[in-house]
Amino acid sequence: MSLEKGMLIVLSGPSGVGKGTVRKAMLQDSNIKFEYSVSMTTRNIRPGEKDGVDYFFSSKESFEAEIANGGMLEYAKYVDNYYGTPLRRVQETLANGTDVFLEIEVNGAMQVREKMPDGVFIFLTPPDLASLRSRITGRGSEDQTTIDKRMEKARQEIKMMSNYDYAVVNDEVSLAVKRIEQIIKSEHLRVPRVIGSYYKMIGDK
Ligand SMILES: Nc1nc2c(ncn2[C@@H]2O[C@H](COP(=O)(O)OP(=O)(O)O)[C@@H](O)[C@H]2O)c(=O)[nH]1
Ligand SMILES: Nc1ncnc2c1ncn2[C@@H]1O[C@H](COP(=O)(O)OP(=O)(O)O)[C@@H](O)[C@H]1O
Repeated sequence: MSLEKGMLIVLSGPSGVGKGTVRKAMLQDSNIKFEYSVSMTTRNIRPGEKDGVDYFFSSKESFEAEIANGGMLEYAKYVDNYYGTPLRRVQETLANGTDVFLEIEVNGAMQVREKMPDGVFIFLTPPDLASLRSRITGRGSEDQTTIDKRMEKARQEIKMMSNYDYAVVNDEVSLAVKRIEQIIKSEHLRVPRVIGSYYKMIGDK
């Protein structure tokens, strides 16, 4: 493992918890530098979204062809649509020494953990389920049936929190941003996990 390599940061959390909001706020903060990995999806484009910026919007056929070609680091089906991380860009950016930020759901995150265990895995959680529902409803991008499906999915996802290195509460956006920035900074300073037994000795003293 080259020391110059960038760090992989994976952020998951239920739909509507504020992942996109927090990530965009972090990108505007000049103290922290990373590249956001633009995912590919088969879901419909929402008003205000841009192809190639928010997602690469694709047909089911092209998405499945990309999977077959080995072009995906991970992918998952989420509420009737495919979502996945194009592999090549992630590899190139990390090799250049830039941190890469993935914003993906839990099944995909666990696939990444298998392949890239040195990544930092963060789960963004709402303070409670009522705030989650009101954030999804307030965004106004989904109908009632989809909101109900996403709330059910959220309950399952929250159970997966313990598989992450960190859980960050998004009560206030500015606080969640600070917490994640703190994690990234301390992970950059961390003793490499490859010398595991030595690392444990320090913790035990
Ligand atoms: N596994 C995986 N999940 C993704 C990817 N991109 C986005 N997602 C997740 O798919 C879920 C639905 O995303 P989206 O339809 O944009 O809804 P939103 O997160 O509520 O705005 C969210 O949990 C995203 O984090 C990806 O490349 N891979
Ligand atoms: N800490 C917060 N407090 C209140 N509302 C929030 C907070 N974080 C995000 N939101 C709002 O919740 C909605 C969903 O946020 P979004 O970033 O789209 O979530 P996600 O990307 O996780 O699906 C948006 O309308 C956003 O403005």
